[in-house]
Amino acid sequence: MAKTKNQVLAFDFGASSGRAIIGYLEDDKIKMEEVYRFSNDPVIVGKTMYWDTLRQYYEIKQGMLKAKQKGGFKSLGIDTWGVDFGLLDEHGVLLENAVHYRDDRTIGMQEEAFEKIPKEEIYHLTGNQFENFNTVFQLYALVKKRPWLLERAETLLLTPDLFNYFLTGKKKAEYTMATTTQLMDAKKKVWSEEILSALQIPQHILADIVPSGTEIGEISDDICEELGLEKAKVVSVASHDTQSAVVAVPTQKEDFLFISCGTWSLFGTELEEPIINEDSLKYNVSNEGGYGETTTLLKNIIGLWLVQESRRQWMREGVEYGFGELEEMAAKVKPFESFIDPDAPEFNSTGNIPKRIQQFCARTGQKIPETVGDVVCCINQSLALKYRYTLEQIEACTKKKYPEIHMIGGGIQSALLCQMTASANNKKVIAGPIEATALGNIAVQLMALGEIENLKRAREIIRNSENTKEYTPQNTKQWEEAYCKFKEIIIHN
Ligand SMILES: C[C@H](O)[C@H](O)[C@@H](O)C(=O)CO
Repeated sequence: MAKTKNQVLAFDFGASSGRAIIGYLEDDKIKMEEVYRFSNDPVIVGKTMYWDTLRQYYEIKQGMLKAKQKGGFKSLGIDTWGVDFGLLDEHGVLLENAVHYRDDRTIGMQEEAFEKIPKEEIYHLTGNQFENFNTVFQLYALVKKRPWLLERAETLLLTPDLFNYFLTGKKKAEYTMATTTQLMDAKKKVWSEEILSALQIPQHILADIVPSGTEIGEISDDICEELGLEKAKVVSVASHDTQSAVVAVPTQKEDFLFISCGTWSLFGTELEEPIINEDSLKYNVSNEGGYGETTTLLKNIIGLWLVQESRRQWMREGVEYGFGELEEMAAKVKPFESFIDPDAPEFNSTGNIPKRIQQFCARTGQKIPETVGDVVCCINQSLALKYRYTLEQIEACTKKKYPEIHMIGGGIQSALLCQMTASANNKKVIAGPIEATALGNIAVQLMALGEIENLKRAREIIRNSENTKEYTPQNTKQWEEAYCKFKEIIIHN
């Protein structure tokens, strides 16, 4: 097969870093090359935690320049974490930097919102899990605390849509990203007037929703001139990073389980229609939109944020550990000594996570993890067991059993976590690809350019393109005992 020249450029923004990756199709494989990597650091001003929005846009321009040096690109696509947004005034000017989803402004907002519209009604309309950081509660915090900002706002654009606007001048809301807001009617696939009016959130600021894979426009003449670029398309990929990763699950099966493993762990399955019922509400399971208007039934689990933030704490204390080093130290200690609920509220915000883990263990009458290895082992085994806990909830909602788990994303570089996940869930784990999100971003662009027919074909090509590693369950009897202890802690915490 002739070498195609349809090179595309993917920007994948994670909560702690971002990458620019060029990709193209060759001999039935997607070939990728990372051309630029940059950190993505929140900035605290006063009591507010902001994203450095203009810096993030600067990094996009740097990435485009790097890609130009590598032969240029026919189109680009941007994916980011969910829920966060920028507000534009009537002149299309950004009113302020986007606020970070870990900012405290949403604390207590759920309870206040439920006085205006019942929790059950919000869930039955959106099918989204309840999390403080959901866009609906960020906006309700503005309604309550900074109404003047909303009055000045003409348009709200979620993070990838904001950058697409900066590049093309077009204001659109990509479907998968819109479904992270808890403002969208999951069945009608439109903004929910019921929720918006109940919470006095102005509907006019929300942009029109477009399907993933939509060509938003072309990079503006000004930017092409500024950077010396050829014209290129801007494609609204499955711009919620989790959904780009799900595109890249290397399976041909209809029913499959995945864990997208990074700062967050997103554990779920792909469906044709949302599951919104008493069970899914009870378990606070989320229905998020996927590529091709599929539904991804998933739960957020605080993932390797616990290791990332602990590592930052140890750096503040003067010792910089590599992730590989932390893994080795954790693998050397005696397992099953202590467990945490990774999603306990005290682990959500930045700060001294190792100390909070020790306090959690003390409070629950467990052995206190003393060493760095103890802490990282406690985190990994607790994550693996929280995956098990979540698996049972997903299976209860779908009424299906799954023989294996696909683990994808940067977090699978932790062989310890992958092995513990296989053993704790007593299921085979198929780990890979690592760069699932970027691969999914590139695959959607190649589908938009007509290079790949559909999602099924994209997954087949991705399976040909990337190696996976399998982990089989070990010591399952010990893990069963550990799971009983873990459930006790969760239930009584
Ligand atoms: C807030 C999280 O970013 C979001 O829920 C999650 O889905 C995500 O986007 C992880 O990157």
